[in-house]
Amino acid sequence: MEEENRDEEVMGSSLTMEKVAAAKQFIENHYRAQMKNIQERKERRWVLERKLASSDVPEEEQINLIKDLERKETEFMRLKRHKICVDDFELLTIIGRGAFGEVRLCREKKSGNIYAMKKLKKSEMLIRGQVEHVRAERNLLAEVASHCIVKLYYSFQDTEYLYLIMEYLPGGDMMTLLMREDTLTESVAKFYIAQSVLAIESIHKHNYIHRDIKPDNLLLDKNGHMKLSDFGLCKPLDCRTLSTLNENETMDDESMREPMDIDGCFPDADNGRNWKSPREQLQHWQMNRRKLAFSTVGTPDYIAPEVLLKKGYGMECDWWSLGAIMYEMLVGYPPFYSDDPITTCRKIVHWRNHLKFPEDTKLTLEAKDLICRLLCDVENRLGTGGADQIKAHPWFKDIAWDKLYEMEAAFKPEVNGELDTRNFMKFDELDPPTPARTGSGPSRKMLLTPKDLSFVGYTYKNFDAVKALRNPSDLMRSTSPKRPSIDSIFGVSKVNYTTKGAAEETDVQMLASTGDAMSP
Ligand SMILES: Nc1ncnc2c1ncn2[C@@H]1O[C@H](COP(=O)(O)OP(=O)(O)OP(=O)(O)O)[C@@H](O)[C@H]1O
Repeated sequence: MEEENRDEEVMGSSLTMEKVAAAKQFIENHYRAQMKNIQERKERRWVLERKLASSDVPEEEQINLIKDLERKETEFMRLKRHKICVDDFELLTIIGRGAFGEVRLCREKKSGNIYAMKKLKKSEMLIRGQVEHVRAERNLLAEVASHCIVKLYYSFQDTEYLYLIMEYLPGGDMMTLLMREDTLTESVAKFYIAQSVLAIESIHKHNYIHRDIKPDNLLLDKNGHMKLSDFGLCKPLDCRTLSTLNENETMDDESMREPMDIDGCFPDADNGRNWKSPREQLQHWQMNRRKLAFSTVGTPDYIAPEVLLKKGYGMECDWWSLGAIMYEMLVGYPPFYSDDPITTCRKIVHWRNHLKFPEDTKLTLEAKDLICRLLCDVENRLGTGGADQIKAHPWFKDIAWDKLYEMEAAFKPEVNGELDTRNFMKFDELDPPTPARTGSGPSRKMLLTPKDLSFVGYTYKNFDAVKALRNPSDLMRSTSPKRPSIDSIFGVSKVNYTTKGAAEETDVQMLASTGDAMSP
């Protein structure tokens, strides 16, 4: 009994210590961010004044433009002070469901802007040890401002869920496109693979590794251009099972070695006893694909061997995934597909014995070569020395890399209005749309629990979300019809409101929201 009391005391005091540490961190970050805000605001004004001074804009207009800037700054401050919560959004159609939650279309009540809301259950994230991954996703989205990466507007949390408010990409995902098309021609595949190269390059430049690049995470905007999403929520397969399988692999490999050379058939989960022709393999893959996508383990088909083996891996693993996607685009199913995910993993780990091209698939030598240069050992893998190695591959010889996002897309999705969800599967509502759990009401006054502490630092607001601003360059557009815009003076936006800056500032915001929860 005494011992139990002592244990409770110890637990209580460590919780108090955690709370004290969080409060200290909150105060420090708050003041640091305030200083930074003031400095950045000054810098923006200084940049604008300098540009105007060296332009021929009449003095009166200059004064008005500076006033415009100050007005936007005030709006931004207001947005930052507002504690955003799920109540600020009208919840519309569900467009995706993953292992940790769902994605749905939503409308911001105040601005009418349409976004995609990804909602993740905190308890699931904790149980599956995904807290760090979800933080990585939020950080990456906030930090990397690139047209190849889905844009994050806000992230926030309530007692049960984490929320990401992202731009809505109405063209659907690559998984759906591939299921509809079976295979793509080389020129269509080249367009998407080239855009993926740019997207992967842009995250690598910020020192992030995706590790889970797959067609489900390649989304299409209304023009058919591709963007990468879903960062950090990787779902590694249980590798304990895999290591048991490794012990028997010599024997298994022997039985799996010869198949393709015979008549273009593939062995399956039972290691050779169940043969499938490429056509059957395709049908089988399509039947299982959605089930795999929505399962909690996900599909391992695109994961690099070094990731599966937990050997230690680097950015090269994303180039492997790209190779597997390219194979699927051109052949119809991924290179190591099998009925059972563990067999797929084994095939990936022993890729040398299992990477085959069906005889009836007519691929150019360049395409085959690129796939083989991506699906190989890390030491020989193209991209290990940077994305330029891949860009220089002969398969891409006719690609104008710097024009890729300006050219017409390979497919233009059918999209009718901003609420159109025709390019997504239909999902049933499992629970009625959740009522708000923060923003107001008693739950906001709850004591901080260890669960909340795990997610301190999640809240984020992007400057682009400032009311009525859909495009960052709008900042530089005049609100008066008669007044010239800064854009029209300089051609492009010159005032620098980096998303990165906003992300750092709003780290304080997320602490502030936890701070509220901490107050008695
Ligand atoms: N910004 C977006 N715009 C449009 N659709 C989206 C957006 N984000 C996600 N989706 C849709 O929702 C699906 C699931 O999204 P996502 O992969 O991010 O969720 P998840 O819960 O992390 O899933 P996973 O199990 O793959 O980790 C995507 O495949 C896509 O169809």
